[in-house]
Amino acid sequence: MNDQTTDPMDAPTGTPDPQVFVDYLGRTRWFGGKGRPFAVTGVRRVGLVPGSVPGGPVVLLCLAEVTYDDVGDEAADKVEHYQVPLALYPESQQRLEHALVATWDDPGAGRVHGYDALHDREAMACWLRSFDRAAGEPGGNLVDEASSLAFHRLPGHDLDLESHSTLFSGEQSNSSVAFGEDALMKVFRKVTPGVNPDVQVHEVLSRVGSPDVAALYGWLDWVDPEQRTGDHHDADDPDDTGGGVMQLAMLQQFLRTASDGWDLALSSVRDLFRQPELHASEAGGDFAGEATRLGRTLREVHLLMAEHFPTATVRGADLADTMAGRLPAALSAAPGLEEHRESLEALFARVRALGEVPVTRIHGDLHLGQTLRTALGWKIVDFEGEPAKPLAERLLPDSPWRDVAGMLRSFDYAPRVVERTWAEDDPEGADVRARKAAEWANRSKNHFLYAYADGDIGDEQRTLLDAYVADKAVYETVYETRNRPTWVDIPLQAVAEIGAP
Ligand SMILES: Nc1ncnc2c1ncn2[C@@H]1O[C@H](COP(=O)(O)OP(=O)(O)O)[C@@H](O)[C@H]1O
Ligand SMILES: O=P(O)(O)O[C@H]1O[C@H](CO)[C@@H](O[C@H]2O[C@H](CO)[C@@H](O)[C@H](O)[C@H]2O)[C@H](O)[C@H]1O
Repeated sequence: MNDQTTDPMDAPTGTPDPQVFVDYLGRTRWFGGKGRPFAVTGVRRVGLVPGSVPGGPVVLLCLAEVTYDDVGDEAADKVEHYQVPLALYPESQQRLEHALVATWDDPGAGRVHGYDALHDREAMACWLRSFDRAAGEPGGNLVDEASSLAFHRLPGHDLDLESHSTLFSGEQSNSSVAFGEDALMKVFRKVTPGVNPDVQVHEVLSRVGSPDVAALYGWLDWVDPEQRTGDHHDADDPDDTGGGVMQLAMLQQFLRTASDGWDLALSSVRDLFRQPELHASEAGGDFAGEATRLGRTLREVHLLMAEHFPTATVRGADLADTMAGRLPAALSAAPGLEEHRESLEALFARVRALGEVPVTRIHGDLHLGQTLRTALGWKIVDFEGEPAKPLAERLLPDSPWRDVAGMLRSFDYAPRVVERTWAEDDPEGADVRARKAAEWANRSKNHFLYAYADGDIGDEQRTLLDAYVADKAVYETVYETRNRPTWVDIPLQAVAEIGAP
């Protein structure tokens, strides 16, 4: 074993055997196809990341093509592409053994050892150097002709090139790496051609100086030579989804003082459960102030998105059809919904009468886990939308009430999730805690909503909001059935309460 690369490597020209990715994908947190029968049917070579230094790794970007066996030949979700950047060394690297993807004999470089580059500081330093160099190029764009990789930078921040990278370890669908306390790079794992909504929204909000998101520092594009249309991608045009452009990563401000909104909510509920004799407004666990600030933050974000993205209207009837149209698939995935079918259909039918409903770009998958409380206020993260939806659908305008509904559902989840573990130690106090849980949830929801709406909301908006809450609870019932079956009662109870006074 040798952790030193003594000789510089010749440029590799090959890719590892697709078969090695089957095992590797199955071991990662971010692979979305776990539990489904799949094959890796190809490995696309994107190219080498510029910025390698003598003695360091060569960084090769690969796309693993995953084909699922559980859908018909025509199904749009039969094939997915996952980005796997590899740090290549001529010798084995003991410190990276846990991240070994493959060793192979490369036609250009001889024997190579390929590690998942996100785990390797030396490899991450290559990306950071490339982002840094982009700032000095015209328009902040560094285009590497050999690989068709394009690093883009927004002006206003000098990167700390001395910082070391640390890979985040949470349950993520992508991989995030912090560079010291300076910057955070998110490497998108499941990639599709077109603009990534997270990059797009962060770019627009950062350019107008929004205090409600982490500032975007840059992003990485790849112009797929096989798909290139000759059109020029205009990064300033939110409608331009880019001919053949695939967005691979984004670099943004690291929020040094951030605490996760979901974790804060859980602690707040625990404080209240510890002092059940107090009202939620008196207990250390009062979340109303935070909920108010969060409501104002979301309002600000929505106003900016409505100002800087296209707006339109959709007919209430079309919206009702969409919501009702999702029901049959949900009912078959989660049969527990069946007894609530009528009340759901009755609620969606009320949306039909609403006339024209304003729509614009929204977050699309908002819950407390997508919020961070910093010393300077709340920030909203991860504008990718629901990962299970096709990209084109995630870019479509929708009603801001969908995001509000997502947050209301989260305020409902938090006390119920705490109760699940609390009850194991103290089954006796369940009734009191149920009352406290409802108090906490209602108080948080009311304060959030009042701040968001800047006052009370009208009857039509209430109907729309109720429908979005129900639509989300139906989605969650399916999500929990598939992912956390023991939690399914949480959203099912919300569905059962539809139409209750
Ligand atoms: N700018 C930031 N600074 C610090 N932490 C962040 C920042 N943005 C996101 N995070 C945290 O990083 C993790 C992953 O972020 P997220 O955008 O939700 O990734 P994913 O798309 O993989 O779900 C979350 O725990 C989130 O709270
Ligand atoms: O963050 P993701 O985009 O992966 O969202 C999915 O997973 C969420 C769970 O982490 C899920 O959120 C649901 O559970 C949360 C508590 O864990 C709760 O706060 C949310 O209100 C509830 O919807 C989300 O629905 C799903 O799309």
